[in-house]
Amino acid sequence: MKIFDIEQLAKADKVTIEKQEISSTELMERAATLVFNDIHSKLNGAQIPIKIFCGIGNNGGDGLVIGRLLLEHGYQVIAYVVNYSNKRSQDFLLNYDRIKEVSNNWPSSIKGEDDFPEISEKDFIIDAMFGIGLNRPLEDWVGKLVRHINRSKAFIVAIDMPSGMFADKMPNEKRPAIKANVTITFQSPKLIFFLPQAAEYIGDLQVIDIGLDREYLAKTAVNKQLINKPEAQLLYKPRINFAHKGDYGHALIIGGSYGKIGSISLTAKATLKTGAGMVTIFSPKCGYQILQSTVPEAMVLTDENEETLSNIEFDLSPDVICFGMGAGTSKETTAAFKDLLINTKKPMVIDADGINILSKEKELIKELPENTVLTPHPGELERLIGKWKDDFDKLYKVKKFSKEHKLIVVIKGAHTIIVFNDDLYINNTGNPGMATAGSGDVLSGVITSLISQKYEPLIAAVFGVYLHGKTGDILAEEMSYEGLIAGDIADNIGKSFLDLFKKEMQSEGN
Ligand SMILES: NC(=O)C1=CN([C@@H]2O[C@H](COP(=O)(O)OP(=O)(O)OC[C@H]3O[C@@H](n4cnc5c(N)ncnc54)[C@H](OP(=O)(O)O)[C@@H]3O)[C@@H](O)[C@H]2O)[C@@H](O)CC1
Ligand SMILES: Nc1ncnc2c1ncn2[C@@H]1O[C@H](COP(=O)(O)OP(=O)(O)O)[C@@H](O)[C@H]1O
Ligand SMILES: [K+]
Repeated sequence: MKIFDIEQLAKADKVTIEKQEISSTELMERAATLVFNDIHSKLNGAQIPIKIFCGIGNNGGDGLVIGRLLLEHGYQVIAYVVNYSNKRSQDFLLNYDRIKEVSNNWPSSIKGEDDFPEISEKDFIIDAMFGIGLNRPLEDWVGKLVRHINRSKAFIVAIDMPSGMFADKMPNEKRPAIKANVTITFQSPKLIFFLPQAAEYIGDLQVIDIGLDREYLAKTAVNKQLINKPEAQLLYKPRINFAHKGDYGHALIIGGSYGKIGSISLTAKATLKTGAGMVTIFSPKCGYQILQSTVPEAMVLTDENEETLSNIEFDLSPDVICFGMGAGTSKETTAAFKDLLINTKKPMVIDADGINILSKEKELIKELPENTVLTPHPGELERLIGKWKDDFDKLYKVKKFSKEHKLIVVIKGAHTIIVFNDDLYINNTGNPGMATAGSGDVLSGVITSLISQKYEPLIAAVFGVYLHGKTGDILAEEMSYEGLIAGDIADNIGKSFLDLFKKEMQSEGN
């Protein structure tokens, strides 16, 4: 799914109005009716107090339409108009008149702190103060209203965007925004919804297709994509009936140290389970027996050193090398990694201590082959690129790093983001059950395996992150978030392949 900028969305509204020959009022009615339907289906007529906070632009107009429809269906609604400016939009004014036709209670006006209503935690709040039109800081009293609503602990549904949130700046103490339980957004999610620092403001995200012009949406180029099943299906390469193991490549997994052999065992298992033709593991000597018994399908080569890697020599020609899991960052291991980089130009995936070594020895970064995939978690990323001011600054720095070094960076997290040059691929699978030791090691195996099977490294990263998260989602339903461990993900990657083309009973939500 494309992620559009707000300028592109505003343009899409305009184009839709022209091409579908509808008025902006009708488009608003369509969008707000879809939101109403959603809320109505969940509340199911429940007589809970609903308070709608409307701005004076089109987001406020949406709020008034939703309010009118709720009143018409017998709900208890109080609408407030937050008078933060004198410039009312036409569709706001029109819907202001319409809501008066169905209620004797005129929306009451909030002009300052004295007008703030009491909000109980049993209230149901609809936040329609600002949408994508917010373009400057909130006035002091409006910020106080936002905090007042947040403090109430009431259930909050934000329309299009949580009010106070800019599409390109993180909210914070000084820049307050509504902390919604649910955000119902129109047509396209906004990038900020997927960044960790915005999570507490967005709550559960719902994207509603309001029927904006298909042609405009299809033709408009974006550099941000949300990866769901439809996108992942397009990446899959079917297997050939007459294939032999050589067709699916030979992956070399290098890492491990005394006490951390489990990490490469997980990576190797995941590499095999994702479909690589052959896997060889290179580990310190102490890993030999463990690896031969935990992953008998893999071949094992060992370093002359017992406990850490010191000299990585092998007499084979792998299609891809994955380095770093559990390797440590000792002097000998760093020297061995350096030699490996200088002597091979195979496609590479670098994880964990591989990234930590690069962070300490920055000059090694230039030795990485083009399109190498790095898979840092936030701590590893910070060591690699330095601190960031906020998540937008993080993306800016990672894009710069990717362009400068021609590398693919997989920023792991709840929504893992794959960065290549200026392009972002945001993953929409995975769950908190995957916050468990070793699940990152499994991910490196999945990506390595796909590269071994001749997927382009960027595709391997995007598709691999999707499959890894999807496996976690399937397993969480079977065994709970708590019961899920990394080995389960490695063992069951096949389920995410099966799921790719399984017919859904209902279309997939977001
Ligand atoms: N277009 C369509 O057909 C559809 C649109 N839809 C809905 O419209 C929403 C966008 O509506 P919108 O453009 O009217 O902006 P909105 O977010 O309501 O803000 C209102 C105005 O406030 C102003 N302002 C900004 N910052 C401010 C501040 N700090 N303090 C005070 N004032 C401030 C600024 O005006 P300015 O004063 O800068 O001229 C701004 O325009 C969108 O999110 C969706 O919900 C849907 O119905 C689908 C169909
Ligand atoms: N809350 C979450 N939602 C989705 N995915 C998650 C979540 N928490 C962790 N993950 C995924 O699990 C993996 C954890 O990797 P990492 O932190 O490197 O773990 P480890 O070092 O223990 O292997 C990443 O792929 C990450 O995206
Ligand atoms: K809003």
